[in-house]
Amino acid sequence: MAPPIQFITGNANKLREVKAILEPQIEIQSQSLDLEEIQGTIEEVAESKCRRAADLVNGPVLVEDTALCFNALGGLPGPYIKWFLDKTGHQGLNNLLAAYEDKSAEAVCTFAYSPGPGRDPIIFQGRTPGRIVPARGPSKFGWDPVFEFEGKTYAEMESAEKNKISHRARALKKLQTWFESQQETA
Ligand SMILES: O=c1[nH]cnc2c1ncn2[C@@H]1O[C@H](COP(=O)(O)OP(=O)(O)O)[C@@H](O)[C@H]1O
Ligand SMILES: [Mg+2]
Repeated sequence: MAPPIQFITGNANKLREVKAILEPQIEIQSQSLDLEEIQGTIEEVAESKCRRAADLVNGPVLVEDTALCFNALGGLPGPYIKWFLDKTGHQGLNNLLAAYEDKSAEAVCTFAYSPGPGRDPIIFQGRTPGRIVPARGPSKFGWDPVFEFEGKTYAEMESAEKNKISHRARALKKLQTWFESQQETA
């Protein structure tokens, strides 16, 4: 049996999805630490959070950062989606694209795992292509109501359905494969 992983997050929705996808094969424990986010590429943001978390916890850690990239805007808001969503809301995200015909977007989930302080983080990334649409479905998690994949918004999907095709599920599949290969060579 693999040892439990410390997933550092203050976001209950993320934790629920990560547990639903990984458990029982990989046991997830969680700690909430407020980790500063630098400016930079998606990977740089996740890596820097991971290094900081490994120092604070003084052990192996997993962190995650989510980006929502609008193709018409060259990938923005990207890792800054949290602040755009907070300040402008679902309608504001739609308004950002009002001047463009292209409403396509990509949800990007980046996990970074470090075995401990001073050790280089390993990155696992998952991407799901979709479209930004006026909000449909219950507002339970972030921008779920405005991100449409194959005709349904994330918010309109059952959680099991979202967890099959989501950016997070795709990243976790890679993480799972890597952890399994580590167990075999251990
Ligand atoms: O799967 C998702 N669906 C909808 N919104 C999400 C999803 N994952 C993350 N978000 C939202 O996107 C933003 C991502 O920012 P970040 O990953 O830094 O979040 P956190 O600080 O809450 O962990 C947050 O507003 C978060 O609530
Ligand atoms: Mg972030």
